[in-house]
Order: sequence, then structure tokens, then C-alpha cells
Amino acid sequence: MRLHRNLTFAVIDSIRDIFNEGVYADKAVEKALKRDKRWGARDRKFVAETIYDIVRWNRLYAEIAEVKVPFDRDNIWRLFSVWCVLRGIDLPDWNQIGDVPVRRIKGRFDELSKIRKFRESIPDWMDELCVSELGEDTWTKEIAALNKQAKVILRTNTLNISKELLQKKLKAENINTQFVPNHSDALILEERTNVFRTDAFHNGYFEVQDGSSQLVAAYLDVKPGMKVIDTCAGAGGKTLHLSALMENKGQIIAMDIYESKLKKLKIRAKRNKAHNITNKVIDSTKPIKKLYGKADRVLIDAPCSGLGVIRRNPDSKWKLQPEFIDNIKKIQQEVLQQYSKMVKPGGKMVYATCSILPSENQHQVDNFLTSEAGKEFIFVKDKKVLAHISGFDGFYMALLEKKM
Ligand SMILES: C[S@@+](CC[C@H](N)C(=O)[O-])C[C@H]1O[C@@H](n2cnc3c(N)ncnc32)[C@H](O)[C@@H]1O
Repeated sequence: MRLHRNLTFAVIDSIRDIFNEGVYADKAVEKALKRDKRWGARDRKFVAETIYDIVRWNRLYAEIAEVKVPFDRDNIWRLFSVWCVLRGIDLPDWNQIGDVPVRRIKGRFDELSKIRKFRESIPDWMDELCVSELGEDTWTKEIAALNKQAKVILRTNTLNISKELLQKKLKAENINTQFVPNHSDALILEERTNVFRTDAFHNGYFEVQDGSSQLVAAYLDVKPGMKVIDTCAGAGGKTLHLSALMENKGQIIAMDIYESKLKKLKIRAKRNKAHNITNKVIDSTKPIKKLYGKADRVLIDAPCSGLGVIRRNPDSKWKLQPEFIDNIKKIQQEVLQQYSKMVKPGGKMVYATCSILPSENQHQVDNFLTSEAGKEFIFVKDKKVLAHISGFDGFYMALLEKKM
């Protein structure tokens, strides 16, 4: 592989933005890809994948390169050189690269690979926390799976098309897919490509949604005609799925504390031809209290650490802080206490997170069930999805039923 200067400069600048300026990796990649309209698919793939690689393996590479955040420009070139050596890419004869100690880099890699926190590039606190919650064996397997690049999974929007016909339409646009066992509406891409440019996407035939995430709406056991409240709807990944499962019949109230996210949901709902969704911003306790005892179904897709979706957001390994997790756990219990009151007697509720930590998952549900508000509910079932077992994101979902 021959390295091109302008592509490499885009990578170097993005790494600086991510680590020194706190820019999110997906935003940095988006910006980098806009630098030159002439870049083809292979160039764009190089830029995006190299940025993600250096973010994903940052602790390991920084240790080998003997550099520390904030990185100066030389430091970033050293990280890049480590990436080249470990990928077996010939180093170009550029001023910025200088003499690279290839044998020393390979030697350090072998030594550091014996220690999990270096091999898997994770902060000490995260390694300790996850070992204490999951045990050494499970965490070792799980973090290895979470460090792999995620596959692209689509969810067929069954309001507009069948999975079989979607597969044919995508094939006509040169995109090959396969069915996914135990995921009734899912298609997996054989090769990573930008699906947002397809006619099928613009026609509202699918959404990009991981396999685990696709299990959540189905877990709520919705039926056409029901009144359903999606309390932490965000930009509506699960709301749109609920709408499809309800065949556009009944009412979905999509709520979130951020209006900006609900605005994105509105755009997506239009493309999906999902007509049974009403958005409501949670700007006080009033909109919640008005709905007490009114919903057949309530979904709490709670804010969480996101430790199950590290494959998608590898920079969260560096951005996440233990204090954030402590705080988010309090919010998780608060939303369970408050939003559960919107379920009517005999109605059902799902509590879900994209975390793998029992303290954000089953322990939250256990604590809720022993509280005053929780005594009105019975536990029906739960599902813990681990990336190393499922091949999809780490997720948790619990189904509870309100007593009559
Ligand atoms: C895991 S994300 C939701 C993802 C979304 N359901 C989807 O499928 O695309 C959690 C959401 O909870 C929202 N949130 C945070 N605190 C909240 C609160 N107290 N009440 C309601 N929503 C909240 C966040 O803005 C975020 O959009």
C-alpha cells in the first residue's frame, strides 16, 4: 500500500482534533471526508478507518511511541508511524516521519500485548470497573469483541417494503446483503459501504440499526392501536421500529429532554412514512404527570455509559469518566421511578441500555422493583446481550408488567 500525503494529513489533523480539542471521532471523520470531493471510495475508507484505528488503539500506540496527550504534531506523526509499522505498511520518505525504530516498535508491541489494558487499549479505571462487575474471563472476551469494527446492519422498514424485496433493491444498487438469524427484519451488509446515498434509503426502506438494538422495540410486545410512550426517544431509532411494529396504527408519544434530537426524529419519521408519532419535549415534570396511568406500553431506553457500543464509538474509551457513570446511574433510577408511573394497570414497560454493566442493568431493575413505585410491577423477563457472544453491540433489556 502506498500512502498519499493529502489523505495522511487529513488523518493527522483529525487525531489532533479528537485528542487535543475534544471533538467526537464521528464528527472528525465526517469533517475529514469533506476535505476533498475528488476522493474515491478507497481514499475515504483509508481516511475513516485509519482515524478510527488510531483512536481505538490509542493507549497501546501512545505507549509504544512514548507520547502523551495533548499531542504535538510530532507526537501524532509518531503515532501514525506506529500504526504503519504494526499494519506492515511501508513508511514513506517524508520529512515528518524521520527515522522510525521498526524493530523496537515490534518488540514493544509484543511485550505490551501481554497486558490487557495495553493490548486492548483501555484506561485503568475502566479495566478495573469492568473486571469487578463482569469478572476477568468475561471482560477479557468482551473487550476484545468491543475492539472489533462493527458490521453494518440494516432494519427493514416494514411499513414500506419487505426484507426480501429490500434485499433485491439493494442488490440492484450493487449492495449485497444477507439475512440475520433470529432478527426478523435485519439485513447485514457483506461489505461496508455508504448506504445513506442509496435510493432505497431515500425511499424510507430501511434504517441503519445494530442487531441488538433491533431486539428492544420487539421486547415491548406492542400491538397496532396501542398508546405507547417512548420516554428517551432521542433521534428515534427505536420509535421508528415501534411505529413499524404497530403498522402505523395507534399512538406513539416520543419524548426526550433535547428538542434538537426530536427534530431529527421528525425528519426520519417523514422519510419512513411513520405517521403515528407525536413528539413531546420533557421541559418540566408536567408532560410526564399528565400521562400518569395512560400508556399501554412505556419504553425507557435509558441514558447510559454506552460501554456496550464501544465498537461504534471507540473514542468513548477516552471521553468517558467514572464520575459520569456514577451520575448516569442516579438518572437511570430517577427515570425508572418517574416514567413507570405512565404505565396503566395491566400495561407493560421495557427498561433498556446499551451498557454491559450489571450496575446499570439488572441491579437498577432490582432496586426499582423493591421501591415504592416498583412494588406495582412484576418482573417478566430480561435479556443480557454481550458482544463476544452475539456478535452485536452489548445491550440489556428487561420487561416489567404493571399489576391490575
Ligand atoms: C440511549 S439514548 C436513546 C436512543 C434512542 N432511543 C434511539 O433508539 O435512537 C438515551 C436518550 O435519553 C435522553 N435523556 C437523557 N436524560 C433524560 C431524561 N431525564 N428524560 C428523558 N430523556 C433523557 C438523551 O437525550 C438520549 O437521547
